[in-house]
Amino acid sequence: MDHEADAHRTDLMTITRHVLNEQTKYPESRGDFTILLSHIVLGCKFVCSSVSKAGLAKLFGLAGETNIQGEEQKKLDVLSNEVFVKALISSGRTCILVSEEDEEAIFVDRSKRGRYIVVFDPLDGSSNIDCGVSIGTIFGIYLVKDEDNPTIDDVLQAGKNLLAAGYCMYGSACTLVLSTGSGVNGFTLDPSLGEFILTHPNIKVPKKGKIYSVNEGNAKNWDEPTTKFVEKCKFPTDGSPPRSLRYIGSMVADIHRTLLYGGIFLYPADKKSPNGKLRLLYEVFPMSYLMEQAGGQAFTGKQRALDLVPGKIHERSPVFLGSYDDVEEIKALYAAAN
Ligand SMILES: O=P(O)(O)OC[C@H]1O[C@](O)(COP(=O)(O)O)[C@@H](O)[C@@H]1O
Ligand SMILES: [Mg+2]
Ligand SMILES: [Mg+2]
Repeated sequence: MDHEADAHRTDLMTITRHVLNEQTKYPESRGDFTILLSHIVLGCKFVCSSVSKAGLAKLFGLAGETNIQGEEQKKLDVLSNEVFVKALISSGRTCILVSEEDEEAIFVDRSKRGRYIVVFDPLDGSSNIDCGVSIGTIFGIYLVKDEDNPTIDDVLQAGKNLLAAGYCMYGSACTLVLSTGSGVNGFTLDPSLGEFILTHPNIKVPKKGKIYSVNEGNAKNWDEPTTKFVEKCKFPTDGSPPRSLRYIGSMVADIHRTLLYGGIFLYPADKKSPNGKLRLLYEVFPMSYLMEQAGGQAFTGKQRALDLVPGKIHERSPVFLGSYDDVEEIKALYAAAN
C-alpha cells in the first residue's frame, strides 16, 4: 500500500462521529448533548424529506394542501414545528422549548426533562416554499440553571451564553451547519445513506466580501447609516468595483451564502419597524453565534448582537452580520452618526 497517498486521503466523518469527538473534550460529559443533537438531526431529515415532496402535495395530499380524497393537510411550517417539538421532547434531554410557531414557551414534563433549552425557527423562509427556493431550520441551545425548577428567565439569556447553534438548509442539497463553540462545520446529507457527512470542515467567512444582501424594497424607510452603506456598495468612492446584491429572502440561505462566499447580510431597523424584523432568540442569536465562530461579526446598529439580553421570547432586533471588515464599515457609519 502507498502509505503517503493514504495519509493524504480525507477522513470520512459523519455528524454523529463529529459530535462524539467533540464530547471527548469534556470528560465529565454524560452523552446528553450527543443524544440531543441526534434528535435535532432526526427532525432535519424528516423536514428535508417533507420539503422535497412539497411540490407533489396537491397530488398526494402532503403538507398545506387538500389531497385527492379532499382531506385537509397541515401546512409545512406547522408540520415542521410538530416534528421538531416531538423530536426534541422525545430526546429526554430538553426542559424548555421556544419555537417561532408557538406563542408560549413549552415546559417539558418532568418525566421527560433534561438540561437543555432549545430555541428554534422550524421553517425559516416559509414564503419561499411554494416556488421551491431554499428554506431551512435554525436552532440554538442553552443550558438551564436548575433542571428541577426551569423558569422563563432561563430562556431570556444573552446570545453569548449559547452552547451551540446551527441551521439546516433544505436547498439543492440538504446541508447542516453547526457550531458547538469551537469553529463551524458543515455537513451534507447523503440521501441514499441517510447520513450527514462532513463536507465543509472549519468554515471561515472571508475577511472582506464582494456581496451585500438586503431587502431594498424597504429603502425609503432606512436610517442614514444603512442608506449610506448601501450607497457605498453600489457607488464606491475608493476605486473598488461595485458590490453585487444577492437577496433570497430566506435568512438561512442568505447567511449560508455569506458564510461561504463572504459579504454582509443586513436586516436593519426602519421607520416602520424600529426593531427590524428578525427574531432575536431563534434567528439573530444562532446566526450571529455561527458568524462569530467563523471569524465574522454581528452588530445590531448599537452593539454586538450576542451581548443583547431579550426581554421577551419573540423579541426582534435589527442585525448586520457577515465578513469582519464589512461589519466594521457599518459600525463606523453608526459611530459617526451618533
Ligand atoms: O421578506 P422580507 O421582509 O425581506 O424578510 C425576509 C426575512 O424574513 C424571514 O423569512 C422570516 O422567517 P420565517 O419564514 O421563519 O417567518 C427570513 O428568513 C428572511 O430573512
Ligand atoms: Mg425565520
Ligand atoms: Mg419560520
